[in-house]
Amino acid sequence: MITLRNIDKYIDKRFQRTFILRGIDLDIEEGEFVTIMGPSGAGKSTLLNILGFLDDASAGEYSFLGEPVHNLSEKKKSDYHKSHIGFVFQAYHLIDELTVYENIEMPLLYRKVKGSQRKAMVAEMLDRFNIVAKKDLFPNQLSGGQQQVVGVARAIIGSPKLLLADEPTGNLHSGQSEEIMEIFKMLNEEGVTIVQVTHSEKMAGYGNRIINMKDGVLTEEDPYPDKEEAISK
Ligand SMILES: Nc1ncnc2c1ncn2[C@@H]1O[C@H](COP(=O)(O)OP(=O)(O)OP(=O)(O)O)[C@@H](O)[C@H]1O
Repeated sequence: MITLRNIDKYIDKRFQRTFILRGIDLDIEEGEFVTIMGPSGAGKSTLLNILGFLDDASAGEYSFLGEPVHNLSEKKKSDYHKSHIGFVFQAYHLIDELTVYENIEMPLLYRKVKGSQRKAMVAEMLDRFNIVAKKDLFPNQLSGGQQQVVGVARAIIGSPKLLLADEPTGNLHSGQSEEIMEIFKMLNEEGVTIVQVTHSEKMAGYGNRIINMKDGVLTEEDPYPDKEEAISK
């Protein structure tokens, strides 16, 4: 699904080039649940943003579903993002002025899905995540965990092939975190490919592959030694 070859990301300032990512080679198959781990400043969010077409690499090759993305126009990249990617943020990024219903509906408006179909799709999400009773509330009337459930519902309403999540449980307490990870697990079992960034080994244990990063390079990979053990920790 994803192939990265020799990806660099750098910032040029005056006569100095600062590398954020350097020589990243990575392959991700459809159906994987990958976790990226590493210390603060390692470049994890930058890598995730490149995978999700929210940022461009400075050099190297990125193919997504067999298509060389590094050659695509901005418009085509934005279309790719909208039709194939769901993105979940640590700080939820819900729109404060919109209700739960309207937040979840938002990606469908961008995609120009018809009214009656939108209604049915949002109703299905509300039902699926047990938040029907919350549909007319605003984000600030929800707990953090509930806001993130809405964030996930919004990310997947368009049936993305790839779900990217940047520390999705970073602001949540453990019960809420586990609820979000159970949702991810269920989505992955339904075939959604997931790449998440987390600092938590326990959350990493829900996935099936760990990629470690440090100072902008991939350092090592652990197929997680014992997933069940990590979850029960
Ligand atoms: N636009 C930018 N200009 C300059 N430096 C940047 C820019 N974006 C990111 N960086 C730097 O690149 C490095 C990697 O940032 P990134 O946010 O990808 O790290 P991270 O691994 O996700 O960290 P954290 O775990 O703290 O979120 C950091 O040192 C950051 O300061």
